[in-house]
Amino acid sequence: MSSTEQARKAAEGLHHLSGFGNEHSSEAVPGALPLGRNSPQRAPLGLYAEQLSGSAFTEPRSANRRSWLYRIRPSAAHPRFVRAENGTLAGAPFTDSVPDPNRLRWNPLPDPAPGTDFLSGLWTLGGNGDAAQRAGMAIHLYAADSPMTDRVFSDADGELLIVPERGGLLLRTEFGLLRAEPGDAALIPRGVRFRVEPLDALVRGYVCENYGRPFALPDLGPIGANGLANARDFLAPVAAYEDEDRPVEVVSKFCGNLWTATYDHSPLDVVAWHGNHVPYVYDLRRFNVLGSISYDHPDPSIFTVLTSPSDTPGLAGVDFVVFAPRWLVGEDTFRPPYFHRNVMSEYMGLIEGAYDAKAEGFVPGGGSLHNMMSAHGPDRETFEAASAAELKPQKVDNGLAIMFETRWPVTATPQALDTSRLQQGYDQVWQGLERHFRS
Ligand SMILES: O=C(O)Cc1cc(O)ccc1O
Ligand SMILES: [Fe+2]
Repeated sequence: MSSTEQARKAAEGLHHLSGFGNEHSSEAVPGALPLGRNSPQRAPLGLYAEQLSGSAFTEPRSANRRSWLYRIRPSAAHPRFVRAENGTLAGAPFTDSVPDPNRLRWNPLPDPAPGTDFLSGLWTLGGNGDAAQRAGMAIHLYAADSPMTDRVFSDADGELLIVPERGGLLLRTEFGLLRAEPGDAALIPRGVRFRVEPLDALVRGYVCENYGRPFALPDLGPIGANGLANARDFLAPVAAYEDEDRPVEVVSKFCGNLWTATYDHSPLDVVAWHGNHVPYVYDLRRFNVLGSISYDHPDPSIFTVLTSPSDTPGLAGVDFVVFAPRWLVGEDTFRPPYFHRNVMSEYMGLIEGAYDAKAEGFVPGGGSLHNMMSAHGPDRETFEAASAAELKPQKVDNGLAIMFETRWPVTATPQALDTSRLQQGYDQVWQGLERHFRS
């Protein structure tokens, strides 16, 4: 059986725990989870108890994140970490290039060299903030054709929001198995170890690395108790463990650099766990899209799936936004995204189909960066068509686009500015917008 077939078999019929931010619990072996306490004198079944904290012990209950893991060997049983090559992965602060105010757009990553796994296939486009300050974010792309076999990855710098664009992924985590297909978004919390196995011959997608506060569901305000991404559609894994005594490399990203240590066993050896610092997957097509039913076009904050709050209320370190299929019914309204300049910086990717502001050039697997205050909006063709369109109810259902929107400008990495995939002449899409003014 090929490695993809094996991964597909393992990804069949997975069970989940439903709900966002819940205090979940799961045991792969009955009786593995201690009852009534976290740290009994002797944990059940001879397991080791270990707490994984994603927030300071003292943060308010609403922000507190931790899980208790009951494992065959404690994570502490490892030799010294040594530096590993960062490859095409970079971390904040991004000081090797000058922040660029231009509108930038890229074609997709090329197919990976044979033997590339998820970790070695990560390619950093840019970001902001400072991993050591736990503020800001990075945008990565990945392309891979091979499983991570004898190694796992974990990111001390932040959580990883993985958005497949081509091919499915099996994520084997300390908490159990998750499957993420194009149209899904998966989240690996800070510090959680995981391995990625492709479910297809070639996998590709986007990653938002969030150095700041963990992603949360946005408040709904006057929308009410339901809508946008509904909490119960977020799925956490059930416990599943590997009991394997063989060398497994743990690669850890720490303050922007990769470090490696080889354990003498699989660190995915958690037999039971409970807590709220857990991985999850969400089907973006479950998003309950809300919009105007009278006139005008709401700001795209109405499409926020997850938000990483910053110290200022309403001002996100990063928002994860989805442009999902929806009806447009606005009267006397220019329906595609309006022309705008935004203090927030917008990176957009396309999972499938087309995006309603761009007639061409913005393709699945590609991306655009409209940095702080850069002027953008519909391209000429889209503007002309939408200004003349007959305004009958219209279903926009030919695509799925995403956006990582951040409060700080995004500095593109030297590799992102130097690549031939950076489209020259992107400015042209706004050329020829004719003068229509009559005084
Ligand atoms: O730039 C974009 O395409 C994203 C976007 C969409 C929209 O409908 C309104 C504002 C906005 O930034
Ligand atoms: Fe925009």
